[in-house]
Amino acid sequence: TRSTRPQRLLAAVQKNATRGDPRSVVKAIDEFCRYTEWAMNVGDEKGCILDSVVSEVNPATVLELGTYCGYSTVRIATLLPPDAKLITLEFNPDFAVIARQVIAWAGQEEKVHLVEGSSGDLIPKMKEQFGVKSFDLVFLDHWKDRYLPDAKLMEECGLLGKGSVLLADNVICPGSPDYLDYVRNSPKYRSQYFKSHLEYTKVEDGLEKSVFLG
Ligand SMILES: CCCNc1ncnc2c1ncn2[C@@H]1O[C@H](/C=C/CNC(=O)c2cc(-c3ccc(F)cc3)cc(O)c2O)[C@@H](O)[C@H]1O
Ligand SMILES: [Mg+2]
Repeated sequence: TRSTRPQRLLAAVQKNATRGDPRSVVKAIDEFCRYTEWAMNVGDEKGCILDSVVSEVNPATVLELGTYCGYSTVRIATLLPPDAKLITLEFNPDFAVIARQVIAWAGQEEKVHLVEGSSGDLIPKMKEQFGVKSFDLVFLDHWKDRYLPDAKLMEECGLLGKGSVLLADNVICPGSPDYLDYVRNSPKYRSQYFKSHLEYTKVEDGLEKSVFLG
């Protein structure tokens, strides 16, 4: 039967990227998605904004919601110090299988803990099961209608501390209006919009960076 898009993306990585070289993995995915087959990775333009926020926060613990093929997982992991931890949640087992191989090809397995399951089930288990006190950085890139409930769930579970940063992809396209309204108007956050474009296109999109004020 016909291969899936994530399988074709992984094949492009294994064909065009150097094993153990994360930048070549990122480049191979971006070239595949720009010239062969679009896929919903944060991409190169928004990826540079992601990189700058990761570097600025210099997080010890990161949570990513929605691994997909592991593109942003690799971008983030590459910027983390060796003792930092990146937990990424993915509930589609077929995507998780691909992401594990992309992360391995990039040589980032040590820093990445890919957990299969839904954020709604796993977020409440972060403290007890993964020994997480709080997340320094959360990258939201899963179903757009889950950004708000999951942000509130992380607050309720005490997973956000003073200064914790939420960085959300796609706040314009496809958009997450209820989340945007919440973080921009809640006294608990200081929010900032980084204007960019939908990955590999000229369509407007952007990232919203929201600092939890405690
Ligand atoms: C109820 C489940 C919520 N909790 C969840 N927990 C764990 N993983 C979850 C997840 N939701 C979704 N996922 C996973 O995240 C990924 C989903 C991402 C959704 N992203 C998008 O829809 C998206 C869509 C676009 C897009 C933009 C324009 C367009 F024309 C078409 C698509 C661009 C993007 O950058 C996107 O991120 C998948 O791997 C999915 O299996
Ligand atoms: Mg996205």
